[in-house]
Amino acid sequence: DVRERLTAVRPGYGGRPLVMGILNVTPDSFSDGGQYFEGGGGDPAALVTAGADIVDVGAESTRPGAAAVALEEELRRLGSVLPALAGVRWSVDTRKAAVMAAALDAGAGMINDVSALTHDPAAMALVAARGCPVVLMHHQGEPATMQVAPAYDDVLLEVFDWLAARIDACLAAGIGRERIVADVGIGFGKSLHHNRALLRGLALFHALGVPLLLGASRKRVIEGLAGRAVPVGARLPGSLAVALHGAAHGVQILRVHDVAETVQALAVWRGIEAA
Ligand SMILES: Nc1nc2[nH]c(SCC(=O)O)nc2c(=O)[nH]1
Repeated sequence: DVRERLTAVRPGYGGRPLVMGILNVTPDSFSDGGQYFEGGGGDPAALVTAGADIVDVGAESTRPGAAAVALEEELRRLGSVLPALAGVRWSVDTRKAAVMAAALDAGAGMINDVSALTHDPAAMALVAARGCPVVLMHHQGEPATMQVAPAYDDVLLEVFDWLAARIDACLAAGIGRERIVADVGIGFGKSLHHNRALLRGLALFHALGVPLLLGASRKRVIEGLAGRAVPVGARLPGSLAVALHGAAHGVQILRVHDVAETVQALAVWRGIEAA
């Protein structure tokens, strides 16, 4: 039913974006310090109660500078949260086909791959075979080094063309367009200039013909756009500002840490925009 919810939101026609709540199951996720991993906060049911339409579960941090996580460890981390996901609509944030398969077997409703099915050679066929929705996100380089020297001739056109090519690859593999979500990948191999251009040019990506997902919550781009130092824990106002910018440009899914606050901000925005 993730698919139905996706198609229910039309860009620019007063649709409210879906809110994807982030559940990091990693000890090194910069934003929430991986409390959940130490059995702390980040309870999936709490995210749903707060208004999340879907919960995105990630057991491998792909923040800038993050080291890759071994398959066994990623599976172990995912397994540790499965009991808490019963009855929850959720997606898995992974680049590994084996983790995708385990998540789908455990009830995940969507694959969210920051590598757009390029990291694991087995991922495309697995998603094609399973018939599930998939988020294709643009990235340049690998998490460990992607922010060292991001470079583009024309970031809007290059990201657009790269995503268009990934969609074509999916279509060729039998993944229907109705199953695909595209994402420009804020912060994944982008300077502040590149992130700003992508945010300003978001509406262009509707031409890909698929729903768009935007993930800028608590990211460094907020500090850059604010023009001053903003510690990670103080980026909620900026995260809400970027979320509303995305909503105003017809983005269909917002991936956020602060669900209740984002839901309220969207409700007020809709209260103004509603026909
Ligand atoms: N689709 C999608 N998946 C993501 N996973 C992360 S992890 C890094 C962080 O949350 O800072 N970011 C994103 C994003 O922007 N889009």
